[in-house]
Amino acid sequence: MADSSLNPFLRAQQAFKEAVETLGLEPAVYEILKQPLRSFEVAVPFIRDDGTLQVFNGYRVQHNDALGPTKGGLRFHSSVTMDEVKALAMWMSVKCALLGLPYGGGKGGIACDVDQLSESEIERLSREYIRAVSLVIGPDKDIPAPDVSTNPQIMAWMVDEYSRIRGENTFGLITGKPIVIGGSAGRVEATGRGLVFATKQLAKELGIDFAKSRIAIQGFGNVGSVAAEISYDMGASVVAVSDKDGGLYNPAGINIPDLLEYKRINRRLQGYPHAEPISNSELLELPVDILFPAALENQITADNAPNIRARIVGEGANGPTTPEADRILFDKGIMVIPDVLGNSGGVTVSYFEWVQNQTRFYWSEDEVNQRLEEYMSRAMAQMHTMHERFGVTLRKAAYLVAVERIAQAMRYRGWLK
Ligand SMILES: NC(=O)c1ccc[n+]([C@@H]2O[C@H](COP(=O)([O-])OP(=O)(O)OC[C@H]3O[C@@H](n4cnc5c(N)ncnc54)[C@H](O)[C@@H]3O)[C@@H](O)[C@H]2O)c1
Repeated sequence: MADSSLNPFLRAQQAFKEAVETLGLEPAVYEILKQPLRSFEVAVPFIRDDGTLQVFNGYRVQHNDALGPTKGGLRFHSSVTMDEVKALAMWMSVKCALLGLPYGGGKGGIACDVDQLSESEIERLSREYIRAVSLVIGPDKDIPAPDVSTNPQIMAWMVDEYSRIRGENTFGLITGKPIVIGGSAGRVEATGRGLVFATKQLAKELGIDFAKSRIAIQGFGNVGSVAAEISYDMGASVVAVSDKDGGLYNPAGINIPDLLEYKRINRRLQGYPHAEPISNSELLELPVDILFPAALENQITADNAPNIRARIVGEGANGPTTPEADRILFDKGIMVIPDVLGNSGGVTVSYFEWVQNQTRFYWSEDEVNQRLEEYMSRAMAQMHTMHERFGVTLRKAAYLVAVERIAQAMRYRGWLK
């Protein structure tokens, strides 16, 4: 028998099964959710720079579209498999439903090593992928976005190819585009910003004043540095930050704009004069109110979870807490904002991008941020209510909110009888 702890698809199935059972829903809900409605495997032939033809395997999976068209990123990576894409599409269904977005979950990718391809090869491959899946994607069917090793330039080539096929500009096909061709203000910062908004809401529910809280952040990239800057702007004291080479600690709080300027000039955090060096493992165990793991998976484990002193762990990274550590933190009364909510600011602003494309009316960054806060706070509050109702972790509560919403849509649509 397959080991369900190793296969991401089997793990996703198990999470849906538990949610359906906890909510006491009809078994038909699980029967529909346990596999994607549609899974496409396509051959993507393209011409290499030396004139030879190469064919890669491409995938697009549409898990469930009861709530609306499917949505999810495209990754270019040699490890992409159908099972991985299916699991990621199921995970997107949870994220979209939890956030109250009018979308189901989708995901796609190409099994390839981008480091072996020139820029013009990546462009031809991206265009050929769109040709291969053009019949099954679209602004009202399935809307891709960037993921691992894909970026706004690739989204631009893809939307251009689709627009050529359709004979009309179809910016709503894909999100994460450059701003000049329909991208949204605030998209780049959305994940870090959303993490802070969700955490602020939970802090409020726990009686913690976010503006007076002490925060440690692991990872100072797109997610971590934005979360640091916004937390600082809100008055919180960011006492420690780190990157892959180590961390910085100042119990009196680090001046984040000053540190960002130091990093811009020196291209590293190390050597910053107004904080002490600290290791990544020490950072995780500091006496703080809030800890943001925003770097890698499996950072909080059964080994260090007993020593975590934060009251809230806000997952910016994907999977930073192992299942054993999750249980330890739950028993200690530490609230973990799961990655499905913690890093969902990106897909939420992707939704705003699509709305702006469909209405041809573009919002200011302030409008984007204000709406992002509304969506993140609402989802956080709903998840917290589920956590209290069923006495489960916030991670399980996230699945409960999402599955209840998808089941309701399927019931109204007559899929369950
Ligand atoms: N960027 C997004 O919109 C987004 C969306 C969803 C999820 N995520 C997840 O958030 C995490 C961070 O993404 P990002 O976009 O900020 O990446 P990034 O590459 O911009 O930054 C990663 C940061 O982590 C640091 N890091 C790497 N190894 C480390 C280690 N061993 N210890 C401590 N720090 C280490 C790097 O030095 C860097 O500062 C990833 O798990 C990613 O999957 C990001």
